Amino acid sequence: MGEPVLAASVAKSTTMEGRNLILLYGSETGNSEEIAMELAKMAERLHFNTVVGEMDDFKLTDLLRYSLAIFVTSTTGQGDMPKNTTTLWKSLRRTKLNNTNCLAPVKFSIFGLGDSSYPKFNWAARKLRVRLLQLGASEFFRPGEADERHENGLDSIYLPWYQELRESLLSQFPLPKGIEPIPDDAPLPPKYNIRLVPSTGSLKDKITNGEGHVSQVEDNEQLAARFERMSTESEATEAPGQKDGTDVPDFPPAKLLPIPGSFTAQVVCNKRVTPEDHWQDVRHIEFELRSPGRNGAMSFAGQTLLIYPKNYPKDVQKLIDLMGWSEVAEQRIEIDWVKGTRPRDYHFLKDATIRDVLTHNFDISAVPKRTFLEFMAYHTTNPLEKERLHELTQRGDSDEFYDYTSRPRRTILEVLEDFPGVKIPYTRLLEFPIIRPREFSLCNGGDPAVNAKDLVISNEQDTTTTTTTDVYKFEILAALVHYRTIIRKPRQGLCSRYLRHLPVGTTVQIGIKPPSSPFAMDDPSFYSRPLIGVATGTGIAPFRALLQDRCLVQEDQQKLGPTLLFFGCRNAAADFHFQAEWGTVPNLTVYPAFSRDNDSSSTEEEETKLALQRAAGIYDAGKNYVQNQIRQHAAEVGELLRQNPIIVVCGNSGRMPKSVREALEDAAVGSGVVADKEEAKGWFDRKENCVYWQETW
Ligand SMILES: Cc1cc2nc3c(=O)[nH]c(=O)nc-3n(C[C@H](O)[C@H](O)[C@H](O)COP(=O)(O)O)c2cc1C
Repeated sequence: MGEPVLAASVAKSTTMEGRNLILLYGSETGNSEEIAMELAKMAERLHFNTVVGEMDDFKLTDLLRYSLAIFVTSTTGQGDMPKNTTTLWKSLRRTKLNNTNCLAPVKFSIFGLGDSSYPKFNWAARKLRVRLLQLGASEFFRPGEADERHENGLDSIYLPWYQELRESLLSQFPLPKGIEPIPDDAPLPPKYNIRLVPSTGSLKDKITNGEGHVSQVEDNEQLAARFERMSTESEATEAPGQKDGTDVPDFPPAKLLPIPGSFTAQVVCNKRVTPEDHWQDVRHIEFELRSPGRNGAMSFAGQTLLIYPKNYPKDVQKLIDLMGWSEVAEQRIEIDWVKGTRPRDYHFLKDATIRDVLTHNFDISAVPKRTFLEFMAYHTTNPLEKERLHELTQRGDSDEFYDYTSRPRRTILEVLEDFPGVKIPYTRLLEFPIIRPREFSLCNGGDPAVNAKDLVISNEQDTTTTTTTDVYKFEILAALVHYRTIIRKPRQGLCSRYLRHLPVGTTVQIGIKPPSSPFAMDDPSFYSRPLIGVATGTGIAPFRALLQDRCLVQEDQQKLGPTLLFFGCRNAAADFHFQAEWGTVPNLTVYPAFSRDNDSSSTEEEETKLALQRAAGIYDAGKNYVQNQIRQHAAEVGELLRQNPIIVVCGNSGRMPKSVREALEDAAVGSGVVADKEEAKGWFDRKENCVYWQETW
């Protein structure tokens, strides 16, 4: 049961002397990693002996051992390199390497992932490329720069780049006569081996969540009708208030994953802060961490909290039924990894069963990537399904793929239900994406340690003693994602659902990521210099943390630098987060922008004018957005701009960061800080003028 009986025969690449390629990625949330993995598979099909790993898995000298190197890196922070590139990047930058041409034998190409709403678009890839060239390496293929802002996201640039790269590899490094590329419809062998090990009686833990879905193989007519429906389904829209009763209340088991560097904490508050009838469920969630010492657990503005969501037992059961894994589900497994292929963020529970890894490790409610659909095609014997999956994964025509997957936000589990003939063997479990931690900006700052007296009964002397334990509090403000599509059920993000039901008192494993903020908190001017905050929605979180940092450390709070906050939300009554706190912060002026609390006093003539402006592309004409507030208060903004302020822009990415930047430039011109718009453009990037910190998602 569960053996790879339906798998197409596996194709092995031919080992060829000197035909080898190293793929190095720098990734924060997994996008670059996925692209690197896909490129590695493509190279394997062209019979390259391929190695893929995080940049920090390799040393500089490793680069010299491969005929080709491909770098894939995202940009994080304010134009920074991802964390898992730090060591290699540091060694590449050593000044003693200057003018040595030490990388002359290296032939490379680089693909960057970024978001053009950030001022330093794709800077990590650009910096890396310049340095590699400086050290003598040469490019065998043109660089690519993907932008999340494009209509089809990263794929808009990535897919054509991928195709061209493949063609270029084949023409620059032709295959010997008689050897053909491995066709796309033949699966490659896995880089790991999954073995069942005898069970240690964990059957009593078996989760027998009754209503398991039993898959039924449909006849071809039903299948054809199902495929027809797929193409008529529309995009996901964010749904109004969550009242549909579709939630599964069977909360995932609280087993704690052995995540290096993480902390065990308790949920002490999980409170909805928006009214029940508001379109969005925003949660203020607090975690408490008890530790007899700091252990690095400090909260600072700009730090992010990592939450590891889990799958619900009912969904796990559904997958087990669909795949036909019920006889092996409670069996323990062991994985033998081929060196260097263990995926990031894969934290394996000791004695884990298949059900355990499905619950804690694999994201079965992720929207599937193209490679997953391609992989599914290998594991169905139904020719109609195979054909449909091939149609969906054509790289030339991505619209069908997006219409079926990302636009309606269809999950892997739903896709597998749509193709009941697909039976993935448990030995290929690792083709499912790994559950990545979700990042939330901390909304509290300062030193979160509260000394707590714990009562400890000492057994030896049978006396009662009291010890002191530090208690650290970490708070987040989480907007839960909830979509409604015309596909049968409303859906929500894996983490959103997990957080929605996360009971107070639950013990969880959390991670804490160092701040990405560009200012040093041990610099005394941090507290006294002016601060301009621009935040929308839950983007207020890092700003509140920053204010708490400043208030807590500055003994004489009257010396706190003047602070302006432009805060954008929908309604004064619904999502003006932390409003009650602002009155207690000295030297703070708040200008809220309520986009939906309409002023209905405008005349018909004014409305027509605004409609025309919007039709001409001025999307925010007449709207009460933060950028409009900045322009209205240009004189006050200008006054702070003259005093070397910290500027913080937080909230949704998209149009907001760019519109805010333009409004700040206009305010600089309007208040006479700079002569004209031209001068304003580069002004905000210079440290001698201000510190500019953007944290958008
Ligand atoms: C906190 C944060 C900071 C970012 N900073 C930048 C930036 O300065 N420049 C840029 O082009 N993209 C920036 N991005 C966008 C990422 O590069 C982009 O989302 C990418 O797809 C992430 O890939 P990864 O999952 O491999 O890290 C930022 C994203 C986040 C979440």
